[in-house]
Amino acid sequence: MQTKIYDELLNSKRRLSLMLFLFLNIVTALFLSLRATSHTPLTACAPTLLIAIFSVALLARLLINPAAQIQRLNSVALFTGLLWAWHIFSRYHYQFYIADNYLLVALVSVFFISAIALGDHLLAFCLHALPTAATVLILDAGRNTLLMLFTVTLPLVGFTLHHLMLRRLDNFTRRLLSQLYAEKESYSDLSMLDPLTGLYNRRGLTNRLQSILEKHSGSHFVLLLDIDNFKAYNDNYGHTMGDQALIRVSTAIRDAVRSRDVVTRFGGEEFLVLLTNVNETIAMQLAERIRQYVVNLEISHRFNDKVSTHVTLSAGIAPLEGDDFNTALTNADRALYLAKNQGRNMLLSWQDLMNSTQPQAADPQNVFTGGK
Ligand SMILES: Nc1nc2c(ncn2[C@@H]2O[C@H](COP(=O)(O)OP(=O)(O)OP(=O)(O)O)[C@@H](O)[C@H]2O)c(=O)[nH]1
Repeated sequence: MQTKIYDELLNSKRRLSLMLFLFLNIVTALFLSLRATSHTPLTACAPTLLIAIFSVALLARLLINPAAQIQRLNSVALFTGLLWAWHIFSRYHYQFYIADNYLLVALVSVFFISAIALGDHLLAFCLHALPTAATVLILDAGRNTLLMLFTVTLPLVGFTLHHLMLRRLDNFTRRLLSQLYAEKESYSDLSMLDPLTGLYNRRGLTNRLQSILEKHSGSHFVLLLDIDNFKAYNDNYGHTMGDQALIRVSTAIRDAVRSRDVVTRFGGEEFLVLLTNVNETIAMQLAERIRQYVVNLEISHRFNDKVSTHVTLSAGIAPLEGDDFNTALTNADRALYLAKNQGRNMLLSWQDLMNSTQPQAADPQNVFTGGK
């Protein structure tokens, strides 16, 4: 999410507030227009009729076009607030027998509409209620100043505090959401990494492979690497030393290739490197560099002195044709198998094998004896 979804939620809440606000305006304005007596001239009815027509038009627009952007809540609040002030002012002279009550009731009615619909929107609340409050104070001409001020101030203070609390809650929710999403991202990153070596695991490989294949660009190679005689290493030096050797070999592999290459711990002591956007010559050079880096680590391993006195690895490499990863993997695995059979600590290319065994090329299985 982002906070985008949360913003959409707030927008839809704002939209509902506006619809409720318009509805309350329509009902109140129509009620007051119908109550107009025969003594009330048409000019005194004009504000409520305007409020009703304006609110009906805006509400209809919102209902017909749910996607309509509502940016003008404040302007709508101010406009209707001014019309209410005009209404109170023009009707005041026809309500002389209950003048004070009339002002109080008028004030409370407008505050009621603001409070119900604009409780979450302090500025719109003020823009709607203040013209009425000012008009009422002027018309009252100091007769009930204390009562009027109390009636104006109490809701204003109340809503300001309420608004500040909502703001804090809103900021807190935003922070919480961002934190949750950041944590989710880091968990999902972790689930793609091998905990011992920090390299990608199979899941990470699948993820990277997908995005690489989606780009449909460049040629890629699958390189499979397997540490030689690692069982003997564990048997001789213990599992903990075995783990340390795995970590050092992983680092050497990572150091030998480019940042764009995807290095994966594919199994226990087996690694897969996806060499991306690379030609065959460079791919072979990178693969050979890995083999050499591991030899250079000089991790003592006296299992078979004829091959090496250090930890080594064997490798098989094959091109990734189109998006057929499985075939590339099978071919790299066959080349690796042959590298092991031919004495270990070597790199074999599936393409070279195919070229050097042309007569049997129709049946790739003939290249090998046995299969892994
Ligand atoms: N220390 C350690 N050993 C591991 C880990 N994962 C796999 N291994 C060991 O790696 C060894 C792999 O042995 P094999 O599959 O027989 O292969 P190998 O002995 O390397 O022989 P070749 O591959 O034929 O050269 C096994 O003994 C596993 O226990 C690991 O995370 N830590």
